[in-house]
Amino acid sequence: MPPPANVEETRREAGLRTTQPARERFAHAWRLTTRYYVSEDWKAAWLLLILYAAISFGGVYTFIQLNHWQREFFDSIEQRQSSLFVTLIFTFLMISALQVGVIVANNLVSWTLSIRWRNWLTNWYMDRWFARDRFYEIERLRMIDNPDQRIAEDIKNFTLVTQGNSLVGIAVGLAGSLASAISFGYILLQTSGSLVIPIAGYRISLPGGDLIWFSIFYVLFGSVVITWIGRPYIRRRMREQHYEADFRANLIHVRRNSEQIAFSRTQDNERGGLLASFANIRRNWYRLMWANIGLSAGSSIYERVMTVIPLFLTVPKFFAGQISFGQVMASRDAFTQFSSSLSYFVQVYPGLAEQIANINRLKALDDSIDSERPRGIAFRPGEADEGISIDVEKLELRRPNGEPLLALDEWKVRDGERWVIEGSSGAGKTTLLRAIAGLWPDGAGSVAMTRHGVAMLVPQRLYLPLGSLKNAICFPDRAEDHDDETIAALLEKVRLGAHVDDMHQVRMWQDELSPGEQQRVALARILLQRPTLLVLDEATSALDADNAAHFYEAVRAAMPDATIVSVVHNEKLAAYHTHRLQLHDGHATASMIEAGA
Ligand SMILES: Nc1ncnc2c1ncn2[C@@H]1O[C@H](COP(=O)(O)OP(=O)(O)OP(=O)(O)O)[C@@H](O)[C@H]1O
Repeated sequence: MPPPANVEETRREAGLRTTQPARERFAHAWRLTTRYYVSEDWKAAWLLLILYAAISFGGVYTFIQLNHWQREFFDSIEQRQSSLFVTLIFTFLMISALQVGVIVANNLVSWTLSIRWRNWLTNWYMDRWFARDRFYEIERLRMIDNPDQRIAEDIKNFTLVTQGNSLVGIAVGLAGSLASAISFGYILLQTSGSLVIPIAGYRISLPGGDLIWFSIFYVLFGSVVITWIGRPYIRRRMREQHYEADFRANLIHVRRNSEQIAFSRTQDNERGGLLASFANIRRNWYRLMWANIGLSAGSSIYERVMTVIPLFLTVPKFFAGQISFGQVMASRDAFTQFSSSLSYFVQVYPGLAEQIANINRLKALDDSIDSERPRGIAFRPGEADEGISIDVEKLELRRPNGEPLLALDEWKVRDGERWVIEGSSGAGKTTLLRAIAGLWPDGAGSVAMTRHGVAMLVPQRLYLPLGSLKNAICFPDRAEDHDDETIAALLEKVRLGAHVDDMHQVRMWQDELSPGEQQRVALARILLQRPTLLVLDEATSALDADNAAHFYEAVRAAMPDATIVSVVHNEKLAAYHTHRLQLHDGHATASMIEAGA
């Protein structure tokens, strides 16, 4: 996998560096989050979101009920009120049933919201990725790595609405925690006295209950400590995501090139490379493990201590006969709930950090999709003068970094002419064809194309869509647009008659057919579509001399009036053309081929 052109981008997406102003990133995160809620699916979005929030508040309500129940239950036991026992057990079962209902409803709503949101956002990204050939431009300029993974994985993580996960889940959780903190703070007020702090001979009395103040101090202290302990964990998690993505991309690269690797017997090298990539994951894993142990130990100590602090504060009051046993238990529960609600930030801190890394990667994808590179070469389809198929004027082809590649002052391809483009490797032949197809914007000048007929570009390596062989031949039409007899006759004509019976079989034809056979599939496609302008980029490079000649003869016989521009390295094939464009040293020379075959 070639590294992305933009190294800063790699560092940013790994969460290692923030290269963009915080305001811009916040604005992006806000737009990304809210976009779905103002989309055409807004009614369902808001309904599900409101339900989700309501269910979260319902959850808080059940915990408050449980707290009341605890108080009554332990008081009734202390006072040996056996008559209340069955009723209180029944009440407990009712509250538990309510809690189960809340969990079920929460799952139902959050899962539905997640997939609807993901579905909408995936469509939105897909539309933009395919628009204006951005998917091609991103690869051409290697703007970012793994856009596929961003569209699949990062959007999935971003839209997964669960507590402590997506920004929406975190926000709803925050609202629930505030409600919970207020409710349990109120319960605590009922059991605790005011906090008196002796300072320099004065006794400062803080209103609102000692339990509340202890909880606030404890949470503040705990949050600072846990955040500090958690920093290495967050860093490691971000790196983990990046290393995993690299490893996966490297595996795909080996899979795609398996044949060459097997031929050249470089398995050991490849294995070494992959293991080196995996070693990053392994090394990071150990660091992550230690960071996780530190964080888990810190959080566990924090939570355990949280449950005993209220006992130290309330049990003396119980011994002094100021409060009941039920109040001790209820205030202990309330203290824990209150402190946990206040500790919300500590709980969601790792999830929040992962979301930030996620959003950074989506921002890089957005930036690459939205970036508008000034188009140097004007592409004017359908604007060539009558009788002219391709009209190139003052063309200067440049590489993406601005280096000049080829200058072509004037080149007119008239209807019916057959041009061969020749030049050494790297001279810019394919780039010139890309400019003709409107896919190369770097440079200056203009390319106007014919307003009539159908144009077709055949590259050296043909794209065969997934599906049947018939499907591959009919592309870009649908298989059902053409009858089987026509396709069978074409297969015979291009010397692939052996596959007539397989034409409906869905197989990995791209892997199965040899490069030469694939080029014959291209010929079948040409003969089926009969374009008036045919652009061939080394379309016979994998064929033997006899089959290559058959290719050009078949095209000429079927479409004698077609305009053809082809790149070939074989001088014998030049004989099938009427004109020659010779590229040399960054310049082009046009000439006639006298003995046009
Ligand atoms: N996407 C790209 N980014 C950067 N450089 C590129 C890109 N595409 C092509 N080039 C460069 O432009 C030059 C011309 O490439 P091109 O593919 O047009 O050559 P060619 O004449 O078709 O070569 P060949 O006969 O080997 O196929 C090469 O040096 C190549 O590295």
